[in-house]
Amino acid sequence: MTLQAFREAARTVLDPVHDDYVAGGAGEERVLAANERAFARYSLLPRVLRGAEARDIAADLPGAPGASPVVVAPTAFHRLLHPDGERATARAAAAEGAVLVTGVASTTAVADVVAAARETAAEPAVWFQLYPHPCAEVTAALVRRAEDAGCSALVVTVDSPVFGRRTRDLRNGFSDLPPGYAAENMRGLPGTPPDVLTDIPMSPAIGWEEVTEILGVTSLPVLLKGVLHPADARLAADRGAAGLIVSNHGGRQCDAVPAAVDCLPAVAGAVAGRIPVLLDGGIRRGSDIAVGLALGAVAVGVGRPVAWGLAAGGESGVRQVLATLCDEYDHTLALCGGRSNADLTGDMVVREGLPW
Ligand SMILES: Cc1cc2nc3c(=O)[nH]c(=O)nc-3n(C[C@H](O)[C@H](O)[C@H](O)COP(=O)(O)O)c2cc1C
Ligand SMILES: O=C(O)C(=O)c1ccccc1
Repeated sequence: MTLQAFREAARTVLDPVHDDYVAGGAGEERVLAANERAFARYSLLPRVLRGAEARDIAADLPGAPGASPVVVAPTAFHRLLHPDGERATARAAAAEGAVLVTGVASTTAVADVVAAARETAAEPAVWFQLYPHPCAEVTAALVRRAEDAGCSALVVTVDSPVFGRRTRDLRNGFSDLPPGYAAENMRGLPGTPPDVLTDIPMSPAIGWEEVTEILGVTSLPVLLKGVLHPADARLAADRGAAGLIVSNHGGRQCDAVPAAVDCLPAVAGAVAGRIPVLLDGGIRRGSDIAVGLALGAVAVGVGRPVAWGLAAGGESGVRQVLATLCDEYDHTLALCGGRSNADLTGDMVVREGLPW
């Protein structure tokens, strides 16, 4: 079974409008396509005869030592995809030892998400993703909510000063959660009316001060998600970020940026090991993970495949997606003569049209 099977299965069960919401990207979906296509331009150059019998693919991540190298990227509104929603995703991620990045756009409150994760693992790692709110008091209240729930890191998404123009959603008129669903983590925040729980404010005014403010109200590690430029990567490390996620939001924000994996080497080079770098966007098979790790990522995030697994099979579907990716990656690692993630080095990746 490959992840493509889950994509097809999701299509058969989802409302076509919701299917489009998950699958779609911004503009002409150039970046959406580029993310996946980019991996086809990279090849792995294995080392041989290195004794790869006992392998360990665990990754040490902020607030998540010994985690799976596959992280569940934050995706909104899981209850639209399956009645068990984020609880199912949380149980599956915990069972597979994967970090779950839940967030402000969850249709289940963060405390309930963490409680569900604890049903299948003693110490699950759940990170909380947020957009810096125009009002610092609201951001601080959200951060406190995540801390109280037991999250072990924060992820601040910095690629969304404004919401992307998603062509399929505009065509379908999909802009709001249907009645009966809410972004539960917004409930009761200062200044948030109880009947407007679908509106997650983003602010084009945010800058590094907002990141510094968040660092000042929490002792949790703070990762920045959506960094593509190496200069921003250096700034992030200088300002105290605990990690970076190289991401173009799965092609859902600016439709003119490079494929995420193509931005990874420069970002990893810019931070030079000072802070861990993760990659998301277009990861669909184990060899994509191997390429990402060889190019300098410590782990990769997956968004849509998890959503499709959830839609197709609830908790078990998500478990199968995560397990399939890890099995394929472990197999690739063996074929490359590696015993651990660190055995995959930059010299073992060849990019089409370029010398090593
Ligand atoms: C349906 C959907 C909802 C998303 N919601 C969020 C979100 O609330 N916050 C965020 O930072 N990223 C969000 N993302 C982006 C993902 O975290 C991730 O960057 C992206 O999905 C990775 O690409 P992939 O889907 O090819 O794996 C969303 C992506 C999708 C597909
Ligand atoms: O759909 C998205 O990609 C996304 O990031 C988001 C953010 C806030 C609310 C809903 C979706």
